[in-house]
Amino acid sequence: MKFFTKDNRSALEAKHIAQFIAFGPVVFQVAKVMRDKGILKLIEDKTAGGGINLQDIASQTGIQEYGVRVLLESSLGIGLVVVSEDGNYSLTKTGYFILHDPLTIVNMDFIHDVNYKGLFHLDKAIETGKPEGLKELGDWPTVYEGLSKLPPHIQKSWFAFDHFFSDIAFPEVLKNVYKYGVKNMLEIGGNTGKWAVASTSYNPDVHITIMDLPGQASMAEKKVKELGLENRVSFFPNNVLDETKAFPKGFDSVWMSQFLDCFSEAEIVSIMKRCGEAITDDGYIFILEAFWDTQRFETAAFCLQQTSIYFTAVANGNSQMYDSRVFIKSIKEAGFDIVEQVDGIGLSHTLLVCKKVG
Ligand SMILES: C[S@@+](CC[C@H](N)C(=O)[O-])C[C@H]1O[C@@H](n2cnc3c(N)ncnc32)[C@H](O)[C@@H]1O
Repeated sequence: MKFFTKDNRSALEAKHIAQFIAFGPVVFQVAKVMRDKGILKLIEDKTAGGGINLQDIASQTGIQEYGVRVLLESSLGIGLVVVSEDGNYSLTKTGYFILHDPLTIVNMDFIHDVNYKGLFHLDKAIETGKPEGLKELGDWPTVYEGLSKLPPHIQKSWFAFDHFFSDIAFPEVLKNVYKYGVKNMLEIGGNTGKWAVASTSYNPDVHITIMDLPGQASMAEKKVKELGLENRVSFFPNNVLDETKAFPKGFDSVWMSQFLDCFSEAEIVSIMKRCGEAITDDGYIFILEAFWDTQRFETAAFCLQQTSIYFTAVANGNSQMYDSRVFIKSIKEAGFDIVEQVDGIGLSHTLLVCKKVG
């Protein structure tokens, strides 16, 4: 393991980070308000010219001086801005990332809109193994039943977060998948149909059957119809947690992207076994996942480790962004060998190519 094996921090650094944790929600909300109220942007625009003072920020944003003052002072401690002797504020590199970095923006919006209130129930979720925080969004057994019904701004943040990672990975991974010559693919967790659409334009011969919950399947079906791809993409609405409903059969491959992380280890074994029945004996299962232990950068591992808590508190109560060793154990338990593993796809993904044992 590249990271997380040694405690390299001095006592002073450790105490500082402990305060970041203790004041975590304050730090988060201040950074978000500084971004959303346009204060960071205004300071950025004035930074090259030597910065901008509190009164000018207040008058140019229309926010009362008291509000600007507490936000600015908090932001100094957080490290979003610095101040000169004569009281002019300039943007720091951290402030720049809060304002412009796409990864930071999707993470911040996802945590705020989808998770912030639900996280308050994490302790209960850990006790019960249920997504106790989901009630803050709606009354569903898992977030996935509610996806198509979420309030628009929350749905937007959920999809932006989900698609941010797969949109970067898909163009890169198409060649790794279709070099295996597969033509009749079952895609489980097809969501809004992005993989199916990308596949049909990459490979003129492939037919995709999307299996997803009815709400998502109908969203994807609408998109596929708009694009005139009805002959290339079919649908099989299904809840894979209902073990009484068999998967359709006769495929040469199954594709699952950012899907199996929505399930517990026992559920992964059960889904994989049914995938095995859906494909021919020499068929392939392609799995695209982000594992925290295979990351090149510690920050990427950190993001995945923290994303796990969304699954615990809000999504379903029993899944996570996995350690690849835990995940691969379940794949093998279901009766598969990994015939190829490609790390470093897109921002953080690994492709696992699996075949039935023997
Ligand atoms: C995290 S999204 C991944 C979407 C897409 N494959 C991607 O890579 O961007 C997980 C998908 O799995 C679907 N899903 C979750 N639980 C499911 C279940 N029990 N049965 C069928 N689909 C499910 C969700 O509706 C969602 O479309």
